Amino acid sequence: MNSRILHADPQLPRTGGAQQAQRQAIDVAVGILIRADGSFLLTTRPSGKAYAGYWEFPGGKLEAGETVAQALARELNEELGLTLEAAAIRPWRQQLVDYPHALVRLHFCKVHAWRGQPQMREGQQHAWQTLPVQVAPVLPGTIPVLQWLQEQAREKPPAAPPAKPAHRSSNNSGMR
Ligand SMILES: Nc1nc2c([nH]c(=O)n2[C@H]2C[C@H](O)[C@@H](COP(=O)(O)OP(=O)(O)OP(=O)(O)O)O2)c(=O)[nH]1
Repeated sequence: MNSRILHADPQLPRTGGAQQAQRQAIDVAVGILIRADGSFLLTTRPSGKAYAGYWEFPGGKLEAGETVAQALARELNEELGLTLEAAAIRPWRQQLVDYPHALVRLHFCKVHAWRGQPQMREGQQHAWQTLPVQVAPVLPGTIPVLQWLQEQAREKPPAAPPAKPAHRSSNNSGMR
């Protein structure tokens, strides 16, 4: 868990005034959907929401009584029409972000398997991206994730393609 708070747009007033430094964090479940080729899904925030048009990973706030995995499965179904199994949701990292509109605790989860094709049910844009991402602007609370993914890629480069099979003489073919 990253215990440091990220202060987004610190020059802007916080909702409710300065005493809101004590405000309660809102838990948010966020999915990093990763395809077999390593690309991951980013979507834009719908109009009418804070930071509309900024790119983020899909997800949303936990409802009362929900776990992070339950909230993520619900949000990705509502927003994108995808079906996620709990076993495919891998909690990864957390980040606390102090936005002008809210204090949020982001629960980032990696997801490598789902059913369905993403449908943008809230009029969002979407893009499958690799690093460095080609979309902008990226939501402040999402930028650290791109850095973490970059660090991981440096530590653990993608596996090399399999070596070409050694030449076999024809009289070996079919033998086990
Ligand atoms: N989904 C998502 N939210 C993020 C990311 N990074 C980040 O700072 N956030 C913040 C933005 C918002 O303050 C909060 C998500 O709240 P939201 O309002 O979009 O959630 P929601 O879909 O449940 O919205 P609603 O019920 O208010 O309509 O988390 C990210 O990568 N994905």
